[in-house]
Amino acid sequence: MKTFDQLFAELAEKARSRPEGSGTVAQLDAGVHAIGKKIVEEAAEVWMAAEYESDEAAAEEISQLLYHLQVLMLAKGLTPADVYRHL
Ligand SMILES: N=c1c2ncn([C@@H]3O[C@H](COP(=O)(O)OP(=O)(O)OP(=O)(O)O)[C@@H](O)[C@H]3O)c2ncn1[C@@H]1O[C@H](COP(=O)(O)O)[C@@H](O)[C@H]1O
Repeated sequence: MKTFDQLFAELAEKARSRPEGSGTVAQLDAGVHAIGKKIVEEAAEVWMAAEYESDEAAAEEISQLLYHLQVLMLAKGLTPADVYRHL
């Protein structure tokens, strides 16, 4: 289990070191357009899980959406602090 900030630190390190086999590196190489499409797809899965599936399934889909949002943040050079100041 990890927090939002812990996952972001892990992904930032992946982006820096570019380990072989990292899905995050592949997503970053695919670019903002592809990451954006993935976010829309994951958001729809969150909606469907919340409406028609279990709380556990909804939580899992939400975690995947958060992951893809973080990948987009990295692709854009945004940090959690950039986001938190709008909350
Ligand atoms: N938390 C996640 C995470 N959540 C979602 N995903 C990705 O998002 C996809 C969502 O899957 P779907 O259920 O939508 O299935 P899918 O549409 O068939 O997925 P793809 O075809 O896009 O692979 C997963 O296949 C993963 O590729 C994640 N990928 C990685 N992480 C974590 O990120 C860290 C770094 O991962 P790597 O960069 O792969 O080393 C690790 O701690 C991972 O646990």
